[in-house]
Amino acid sequence: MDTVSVLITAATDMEMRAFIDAIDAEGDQQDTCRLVCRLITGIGPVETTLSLAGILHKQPEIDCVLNFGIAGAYLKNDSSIQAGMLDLCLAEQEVLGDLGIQLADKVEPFRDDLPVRDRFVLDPGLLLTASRILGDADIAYKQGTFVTVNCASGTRHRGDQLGCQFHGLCENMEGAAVARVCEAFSLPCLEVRCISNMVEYRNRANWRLWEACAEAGRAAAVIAAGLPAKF
Ligand SMILES: O=C(O)c1cccc(C(=O)CC[C@H]2O[C@@H](n3cnc4c(=O)[nH]cnc43)[C@H](O)[C@@H]2O)c1
Repeated sequence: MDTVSVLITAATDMEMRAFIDAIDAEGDQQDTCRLVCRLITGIGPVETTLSLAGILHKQPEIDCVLNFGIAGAYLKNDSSIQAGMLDLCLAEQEVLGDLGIQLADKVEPFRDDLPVRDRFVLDPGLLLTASRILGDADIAYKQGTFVTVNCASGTRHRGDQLGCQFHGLCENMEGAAVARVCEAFSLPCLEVRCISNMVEYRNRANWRLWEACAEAGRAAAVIAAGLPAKF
């Protein structure tokens, strides 16, 4: 029988705990065609790159990576799709939103003769498979561009700026790093996040961290359990 070996990644223990709880709640639905291992990457692109590259180097049997977690939704994004609190979102692409030169109202890319990789398309086949799995489970989701930042946006001004510049649905701090490392290892990668906060003037009282972790963990568990051996 064909087997698929899935690496589940999340930035924090809180997010990973929600995945484990969701798997436990669903009972043991694992079959012999699916092997799941887990990695807590740490917060931010640098820790994520280091930890993910390390495990993929040591475990060449991994076939794909499912990255999940929480995210902040842009209130203004110049696209037709708007994510709201606790919405589930799938990434079509990831951009490195603060790699460049910060001007008053935009992040200016470097000159053409200083090329940088700042945009990564996630695996379309895996994205379609995940969409079907969520659809079959009656779990609603949105999909679009995710923006990865080193420095989380703590003002509405910066959020509007990044959302509009990149037509971004939401921002996070690890996704582009996961996508870049997977590309280097020629592995398909999927990213699913649940909105824990709107990107506005920082106010922790408005955040719904625990519920967002629970929803993201549940979606990751449903997708992991539904992945076929070939996609
Ligand atoms: O204490 C704060 O003000 C604060 C501001 C932004 C983010 C945090 C976090 O603890 C979350 C970092 C963690 O969660 C993801 N995440 C969730 N919301 C956002 C966001 O609005 N901007 C960037 N990242 C976000 C991120 O992937 C990190 O893993 C605390």
